[in-house]
Amino acid sequence: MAQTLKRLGIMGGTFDPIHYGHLVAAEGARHAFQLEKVIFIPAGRPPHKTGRKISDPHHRWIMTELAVASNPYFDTSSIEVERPGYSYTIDTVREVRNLYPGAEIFFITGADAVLEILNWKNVNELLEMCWFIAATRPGYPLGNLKRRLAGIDPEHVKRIIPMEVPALAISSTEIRARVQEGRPIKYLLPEPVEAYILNRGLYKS
Ligand SMILES: Nc1ncnc2c1ncn2[C@@H]1O[C@H](COP(=O)(O)OP(=O)(O)OP(=O)(O)O)[C@@H](O)[C@H]1O
Ligand SMILES: O=C(O)c1ccc[n+]([C@@H]2O[C@H](COP(=O)([O-])O)[C@@H](O)[C@H]2O)c1
Repeated sequence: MAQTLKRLGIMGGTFDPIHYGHLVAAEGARHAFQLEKVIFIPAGRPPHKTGRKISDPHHRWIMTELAVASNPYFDTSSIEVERPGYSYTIDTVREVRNLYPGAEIFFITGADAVLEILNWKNVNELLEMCWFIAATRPGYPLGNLKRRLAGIDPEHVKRIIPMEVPALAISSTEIRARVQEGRPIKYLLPEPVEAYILNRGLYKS
C-alpha cells in the first residue's frame, strides 16, 4: 500500500554481513538530511559481485532485520531479495517511488560504491530520480567527484552529496575473514547479528 513520506532514505548493500559501518552511515544520513525513515534493502543478486561467493539472501536479510530492530527510524525491505535476476538500483528506486509517491529519495552509499556509479545501470536516469549520499569511508578519498565521474552529466553529479561520518575501517570482507580464522568479531557489528553468524556457522568455510 502507498505511504506518504517527504524524505526517505534507502541503504542498499550486499550486507554479507551487515556491520556498524553501514549503520553509522545510515544514521548519519538520517540525521543530516532529516530522513523520516531509512529502508535497508539487501541486494538479492548484486550485479557487480558475480565472481564471488555470496551468502544466501535469506541469511543476509535476517541479519539486516536483526541489525535494524533497535532503531525506530530504520526498516528493511525484501524487494531485491524477491525480485528475480540481478538487483539493479534503478529497478529498486522505481519500485520505492511507487510505494512512496511524492517522497524525495536519498540513496545512501559509501565512498567506494559511489566511485563506481559510472558503471551502474541507467546512471543518469537514476540520478534524476533520487539523491545520492556518499558517506566517507577510510581508504576511499572522495575528492574531485566531478572529474572522477566525468562520464556523467555534471548536472547529475550535483545530485551526489558527500557526507562525513565517523571513520570505521570495518568491512564485511574483514568480518568474514575473522570468522573463518576464529578471530573475534564482537563490537564490529550488532550482537544479535554476531550471535546469528556464530549459531548458524556462517563464513566458516
Ligand atoms: N565502514 C563503512 N563506512 C562507510 N560506508 C560503508 C562502510 N562499509 C560499507 N559501506 C557502504 O555500505 C554499502 C553496502 O556495503 P557492502 O554491503 O558491500 O559492505 P562492505 O563492507 O563494503 O562489503 P564487502 O567487504 O563484502 O565488499 C556500500 O555503499 C558501502 O560503500
Ligand atoms: O544498479 C546497479 O547497476 C548497481 C551496481 C553496483 C551496485 N549497486 C548497488 O549499490 C549498493 C552497494 O553495493 P555493494 O556492493 O557495495 O554492497 C547495493 O544496493 C547494490 O545493489 C547497483
